[in-house]
Amino acid sequence: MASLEKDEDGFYTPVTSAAVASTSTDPVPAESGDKKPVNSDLIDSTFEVTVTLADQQVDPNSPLYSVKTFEELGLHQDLLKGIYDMGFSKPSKIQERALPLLLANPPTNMIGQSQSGTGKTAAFVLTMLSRVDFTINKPQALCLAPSRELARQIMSVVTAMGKFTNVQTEYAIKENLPRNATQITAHIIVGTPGTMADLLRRKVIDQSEIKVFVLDEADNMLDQDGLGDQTLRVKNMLPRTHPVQIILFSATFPDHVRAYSSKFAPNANKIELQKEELSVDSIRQFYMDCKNAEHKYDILVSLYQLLTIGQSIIFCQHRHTADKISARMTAEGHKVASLHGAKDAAERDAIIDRFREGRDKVLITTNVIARGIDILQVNMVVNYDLPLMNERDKSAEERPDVETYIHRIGRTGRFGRKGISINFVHDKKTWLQMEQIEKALGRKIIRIETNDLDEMEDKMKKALK
Ligand SMILES: Nc1ncnc2c1ncn2[C@@H]1O[C@H](COP(=O)(O)OP(=O)(O)OP(=O)(O)O)[C@@H](O)[C@H]1O
Repeated sequence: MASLEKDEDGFYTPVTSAAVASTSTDPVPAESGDKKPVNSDLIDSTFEVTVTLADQQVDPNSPLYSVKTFEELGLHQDLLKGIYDMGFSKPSKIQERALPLLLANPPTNMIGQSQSGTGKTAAFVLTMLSRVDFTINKPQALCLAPSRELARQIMSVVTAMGKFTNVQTEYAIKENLPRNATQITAHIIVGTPGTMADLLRRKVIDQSEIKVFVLDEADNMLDQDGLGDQTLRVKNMLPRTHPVQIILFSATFPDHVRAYSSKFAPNANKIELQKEELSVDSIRQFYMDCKNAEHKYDILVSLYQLLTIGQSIIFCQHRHTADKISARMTAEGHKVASLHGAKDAAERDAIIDRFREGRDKVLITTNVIARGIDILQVNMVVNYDLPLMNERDKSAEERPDVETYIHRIGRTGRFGRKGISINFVHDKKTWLQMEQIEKALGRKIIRIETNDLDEMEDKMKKALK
């Protein structure tokens, strides 16, 4: 049976956003606020990872395209400073379309969909920052995310974008506040639903002035098989004395949550993607036909050099697989890290921070970080195990979980960068599951021979060019 990946809140789930100069052929971007080029290995390598944001932002077919400037979107001067300080120069399509709707008065709910890595975070963070009255020392915006790692990342965007404001922030994630904390006065609180609900219930968070409620990865947050109950608890504790703007964002809104989303955020403005637009073009998808489950391990090890050219994330279905392969690879002299929901909070924070800083290049993990995590140097994602529905829904047969697949591969190819995903298949069943994913996304997944390292390297080089 599939083991379920639980977040720190005990639910099934699966710093910083980047500064990107919109110049052409920008070699390996830096992480937020830090404008020096990082990851010299990448620059030195024969793989030329180049970014041509300027070109993509003038291509009307790109999700990064915009006709407008940030100035035209009606943002406060202090926020414009924050945006430019992060290295953004032009909005992406979702930012251009969503921000005027999000900032209009009276506030209107929003259900916004846009591909992975296209800048949804900035859209909702700027809305929260725009709506806060900094003279009132009370919580005014709540944001929920499915994992502590994502909550921490969102917070880093709030602080970077709000750098020139007086915004006060606080986390609602496990093991962050002292147990006897009595009152949070911060303007913006970012957290996971179980902890947020608990703090509201205990009145550590005073809800009276809350006017914005954001769900990032909203389809996941509303899914009844996952975090739906806790998210609803939070919503039910919001003030009834005045309207609260509800903002739902995700790259995916599968049919089974779409209707519920509209109920959760009534009368919302909607920005939706067509099914064939779900995944971004810049992620080249491959598969490798392994002989059996054990062979997958051998192939992963043979890929090690390629995995460390930039950074890579290896997704497994079970925590114990992640632990097992990372222990084995470590014992064989490879440097890898592993992260999953069974590790304690401090350890999780340390692992993701090391990976973000590029000190670890290969991260073996579970669905816990399948969504939202934004690390620009990640140019390869490996689905050691394909994501399956029964991780979420025990009654489901072993159907592939297409949404989780989209989010997993979306950890690469951020904001127009090139990326590669490789699926390991090892028998008829896994092959058929992959075929279903291929059909659902309408994109070819290309075979790479497992016994021809040169061909593999060659194909990958081309894909990253
Ligand atoms: N207008 C912009 N100009 C340049 N870079 C941007 C811009 N907007 C966002 N970015 C950068 O693009 C990257 C992806 O943004 P973000 O993490 O918000 O994507 P997302 O749409 O939320 O993705 P996901 O669906 O995976 O959560 C981040 O590194 C962010 O800093």
